[in-house]
Amino acid sequence: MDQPEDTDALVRFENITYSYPYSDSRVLSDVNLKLEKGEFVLLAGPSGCGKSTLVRCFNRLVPEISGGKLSGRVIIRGKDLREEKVHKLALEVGMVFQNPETQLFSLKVEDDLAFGPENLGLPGKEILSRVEKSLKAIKLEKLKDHFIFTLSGGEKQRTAIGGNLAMEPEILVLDEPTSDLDPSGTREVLDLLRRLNAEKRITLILIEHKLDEVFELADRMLVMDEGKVILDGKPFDILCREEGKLKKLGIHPPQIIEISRLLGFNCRTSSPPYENILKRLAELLMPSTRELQPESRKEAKPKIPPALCPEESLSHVRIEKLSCRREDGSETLKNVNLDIKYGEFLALLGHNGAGKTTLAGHLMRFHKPSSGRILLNGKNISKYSTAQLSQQIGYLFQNPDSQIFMNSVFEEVRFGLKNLKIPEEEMKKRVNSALEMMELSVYRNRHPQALSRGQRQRLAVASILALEPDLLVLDEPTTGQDRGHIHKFLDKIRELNRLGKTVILISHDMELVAEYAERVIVMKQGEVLLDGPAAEVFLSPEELDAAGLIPPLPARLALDLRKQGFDVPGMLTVSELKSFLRAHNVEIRD
Ligand SMILES: Nc1ncnc2c1ncn2[C@@H]1O[C@H](COP(=O)(O)OP(=O)(O)OP(=O)(O)O)[C@@H](O)[C@H]1O
Ligand SMILES: Nc1ncnc2c1ncn2[C@@H]1O[C@H](COP(=O)(O)OP(=O)(O)OP(=O)(O)O)[C@@H](O)[C@H]1O
Repeated sequence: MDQPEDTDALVRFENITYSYPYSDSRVLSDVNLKLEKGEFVLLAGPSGCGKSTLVRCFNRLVPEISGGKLSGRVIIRGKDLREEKVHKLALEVGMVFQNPETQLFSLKVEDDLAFGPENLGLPGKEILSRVEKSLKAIKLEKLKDHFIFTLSGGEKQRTAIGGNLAMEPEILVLDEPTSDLDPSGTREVLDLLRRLNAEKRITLILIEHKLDEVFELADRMLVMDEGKVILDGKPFDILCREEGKLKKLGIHPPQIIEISRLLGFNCRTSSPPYENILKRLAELLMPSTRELQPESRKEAKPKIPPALCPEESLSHVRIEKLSCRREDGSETLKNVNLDIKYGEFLALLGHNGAGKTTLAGHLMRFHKPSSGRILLNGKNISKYSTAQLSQQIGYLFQNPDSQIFMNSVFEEVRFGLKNLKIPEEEMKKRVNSALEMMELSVYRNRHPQALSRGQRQRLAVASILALEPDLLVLDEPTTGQDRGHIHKFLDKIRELNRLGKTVILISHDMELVAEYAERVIVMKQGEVLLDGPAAEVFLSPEELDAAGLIPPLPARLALDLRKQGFDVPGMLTVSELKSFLRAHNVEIRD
C-alpha cells in the first residue's frame, strides 16, 4: 500500500468479476462500487446471489483464501488491495462471518475478545479496557469466563461481534450478524452498530435478511442478483418503489411499509411513526367501531389449518418434570412439562440461552436429563439410542454444518435413507424430490461446502424431509434465507403438518412464527413461561418482553387498539389485518 491514488472514496470496486475454482460460472460479474467513509450500507439479495463472496473481497479472503479467478481491482483508501496481505487487512477491515463458529478460536469468551487487540500490539491496559467495553456492548459480562463451546448459538454470535468491536476497525463488514439473535438482542446489536457508525464514523457493510429491523438505520441499500448489483439507493426509496422487482427476488417489504401503504400514507422519505399508524387505524375503524358484528369477527380470526391426524388428541411427545443440570452446576432446564399432540405445529421461542436447543436436544438424547422423563409415542425414550430416535425424529441442527459431511449434495441427502435400508429406486425418488423441493437440483453433484450458507441450510432441510419422519424438530431452519425461500419451505412444512406430521419449530423470527405456528411456547431461563395458541401468546406483551421477545407489528397494533376500547381479534399477520379491515368496510390500498 505505497502510492495512494487520488480519490475521495474510502472503498472502490472496479469491474470486479470472480469465479470459484473449478467453475466457469461468474459468481460476481463486473461489479463497480464506491463507498464513502462513514456510510452505513445494507446489502440484500436472494440466497446464493453472491453477497458473502462480494464482502470477502474487502479483505482479500476472495481470492487469496478461496482460490478462483478474480479480475478487476478493489481499492481501499486509494490503495490497491492486490498488493496487500490477508493477515494485515484483517486488522483494518473487521469481519463478522455468517457462522460465528468459524471465527471463535480461543477457549474462553474474554480471551477471544482480547485476541484482536493483542495482535494489534496494544498495551495491556488498553486491551483490558477494550475487552470490558466490548463485553458491555454485547451484554455478555456475566459469561466472560465461560468456555466458548458451552455458549448457545446466539451467545456465540455476540462473542464474534464483540471480537471485532474490540479491534475498532475503520471498516466493519457483517454477514448476517443477527441471524441467531433473539429480537431484543437483534435490536441491541443494531443499535450498537448505529452508534458505532454515528459516533466513530465506522463504515459499515451489513448483509441482512431482516429488513424490518435495518432499513431505517442504513444510509444506503445495495441489492444484488446473480452476481450483479442491480439496485443502489436509499433503503426506503428502494423498498417502496421497487416492490415488484424485490418480491420476484424473494425480498419482501418490511411490515411497517406494507401497513402504511394499506392505510393510505403517502410517505416520501421514511415510514410514519408507529403512533401515527395506530391513530390512523383508530380513525378508520371509528365509524364501524367498537361493537363488532359476530360474523365479521369470525372472518377476521386467524386461519389455522386443522391437523388432519385422526389421533389428534393423543400425545406424540410428553415431557414430564424435565430438568437438566450441566457439569458446571448451572441448571439449563427447570422442571419442564409439555404435552405435544400428534399433528401440532408448535413454535418454541425464548431469549438467547433460554434452553430451547437444550430441550430439543433431549428429544434426541444428545443430553441426559438430571431428572424427569420424555415419552415418545407413549414410550420412555431412555430405552432408545440417538440412532434409533433419528428414525422417528427429523432433527435439524441450528448450524447446518453440524450435520453435513458427505462429498456431494446428492450423497448428503441419500445418506440418511441408506440407513433406513430403503430400495435403491425409492431412495433416488425421495432424494430427487427433496432436492427439487429445496431448489437444489442444479447443485446435485456439487460439494456441499461449495454452497452458500442459505443453500447449505436448505440442503440440511432436504436431508431431513427425505426421511419423511413423523416428528420434525427444526432448530432455526430459516437462518440465512431470503423471504421467498423461507415461505416456500415453510409452506411445505405446513403441508406435511396438515398430513399429520408434528412440527416443533425453534425460531427468533416472530413474523414467521405468527404466520405458521398454531401453538407457541415461550421459554425463559430454562422454564416454560407461556404456552398457548399463537394469538393469545402474542397478546401477552409483558411476559414476551421479559423473555426478550417482541410481538409482530399487527399484534402490537391489535393490542393497542384493544387498549383504546376497540373490539379487535388477535391479529398476527398483515393479511389478517387486511381481512379485518375489509370486514369493516374500511377502504384500503392493496
Ligand atoms: N467454494 C465454492 N465453490 C463454488 N461455488 C461456490 C463456492 N462458494 C459459494 N459458491 C456459489 O457462489 C454463489 C454465491 O455464494 P454466496 O455465499 O456469495 O451467496 P450469498 O448471496 O451470500 O448467499 P446466502 O444468502 O445463502 O448466504 C452461490 O451460488 C454458491 O453456490
Ligand atoms: N455444555 C454446556 N455447559 C454449560 N452450559 C451450557 C452448555 N451448553 C449450553 N449451555 C448453556 O445453557 C443455556 C441454554 O443453551 P441453549 O443452547 O439451550 O439455549 P437456546 O435457547 O437454544 O439459545 P439460542 O437462541 O442462543 O440458540 C445457555 O446459557 C448456554 O450457555
